[in-house]
Amino acid sequence: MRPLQEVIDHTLANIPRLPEVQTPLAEAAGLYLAGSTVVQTPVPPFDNTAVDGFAVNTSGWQSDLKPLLRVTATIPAGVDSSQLSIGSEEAIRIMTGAPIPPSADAVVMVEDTSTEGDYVRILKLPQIGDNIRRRGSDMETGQHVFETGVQITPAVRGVLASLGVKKVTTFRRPKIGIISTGDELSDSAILAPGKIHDSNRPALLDSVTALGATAVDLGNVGDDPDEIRRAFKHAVATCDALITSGGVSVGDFDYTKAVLNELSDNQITWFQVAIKPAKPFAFGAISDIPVFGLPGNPVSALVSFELFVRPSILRMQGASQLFRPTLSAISTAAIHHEPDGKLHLLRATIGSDRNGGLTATPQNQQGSHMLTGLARANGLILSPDGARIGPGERVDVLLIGNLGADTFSVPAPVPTDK
Ligand SMILES: Nc1nc2c(c(=O)[nH]1)N[C@H]1C(S)=C(S)[C@@H](COP(=O)(O)OP(=O)(O)OC[C@H]3O[C@@H](n4cnc5c(N)ncnc54)[C@H](O)[C@@H]3O)O[C@H]1N2
Ligand code: MOO
Repeated sequence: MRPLQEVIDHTLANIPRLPEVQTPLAEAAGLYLAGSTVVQTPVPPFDNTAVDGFAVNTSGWQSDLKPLLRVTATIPAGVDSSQLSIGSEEAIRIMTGAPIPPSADAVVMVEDTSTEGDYVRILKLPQIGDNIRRRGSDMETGQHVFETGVQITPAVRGVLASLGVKKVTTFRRPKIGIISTGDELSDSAILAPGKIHDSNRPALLDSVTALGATAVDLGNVGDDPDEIRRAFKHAVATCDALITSGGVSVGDFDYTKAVLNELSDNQITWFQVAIKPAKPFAFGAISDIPVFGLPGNPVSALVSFELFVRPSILRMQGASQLFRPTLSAISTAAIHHEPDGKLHLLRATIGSDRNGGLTATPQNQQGSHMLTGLARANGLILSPDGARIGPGERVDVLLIGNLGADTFSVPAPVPTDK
């Protein structure tokens, strides 16, 4: 058996990044930037007001008086105010986001004024610059905002849109083909005796989609070498990588192995990884297209995806961060397993305790055919070989899902003595 780290390293060392392409921003969701984003025009593009209120020119005001100013104009958002001027006894009504006229040096919010006919009384004297959002205060010309490997999340896309970017240089979105193998698999609603529903393919398709790659459903193939050969050849001719599940162990009808060896000129490595689940794993390339042979057991297939395929697809996409975080948590239960030379990855629920620490509660269903245990888990406890861990002891966990909460708790305000 090979250590987990060694197999991850071997796999990633053989994954090339896909080429750079120009992508319309509207089609770039989930892709990764190639090259840094340099600001061409400042954001905000002009000084503007953060509040609805009155633009004023405080030069010459006396600090002990509440000035009464004549209102000379109104500036809505979206207009050019560069030709307007304000004397120190004047005010201009202005709406949030509207450009500040040149001679204004502060904006007083409506709530701090009272209107008296064509005049406005300033009830609270502003400091110079109050409520003015300066040109370039978010992003200045020449600034590097994002570097290579940053994913285009909704907020990143928002930033790029605010810079007026219409096209971005990204790494190409990979097409990942997914094939299930095994005569027992069925796609029909009613199962014939001995058949089971295919769960790996749907779960793997969604796992790929969640990474921002394009998942290509290449169906099930039976335990027939010709059928397998045809399906694999088609996959490597049309996709950037192939994921198979099943047939990587030692069964009598595991033709997957024979066909992968043949098509790859024996360039596939058949790993026995020192982990449980997901011990068998095959990796190599056919015609330079990476091929991942995942084990058939449903939990094993998804854990294997998590450990080996996920970082590989992220690398193909040019992501700078390939891995999930490993965190320290307090186990809520005893964890005992006999020495077998393997790191055990226990499906667990990771939560937070009242002190802000993390807890890890192992699921009851730990069999590699028990997908419910994984479906309910958001973490994998990395339990060392032969572990004897008591409740309340620390464990390392790989966070594979979200940390959720039923309620949102707002911190109490800090008491002030007045
Ligand atoms: N003699 C040995 N037998 C097994 C060993 C071993 O070391 N020696 N390893 C076991 C482990 S661990 C795993 S994991 C599995 C891996 O087997 P394969 O990758 O060859 O997969 P299959 O035999 O085709 O299937 C295993 C299991 O999973 C079910 N399966 C397969 N594909 C799907 C699918 N798409 N959807 C749902 N379920 C699927 C299949 O019906 C089997 O029950 O080998 C052990 N055996
Ligand atoms: O390693 Mo298998 O992947 O335990 O079920």
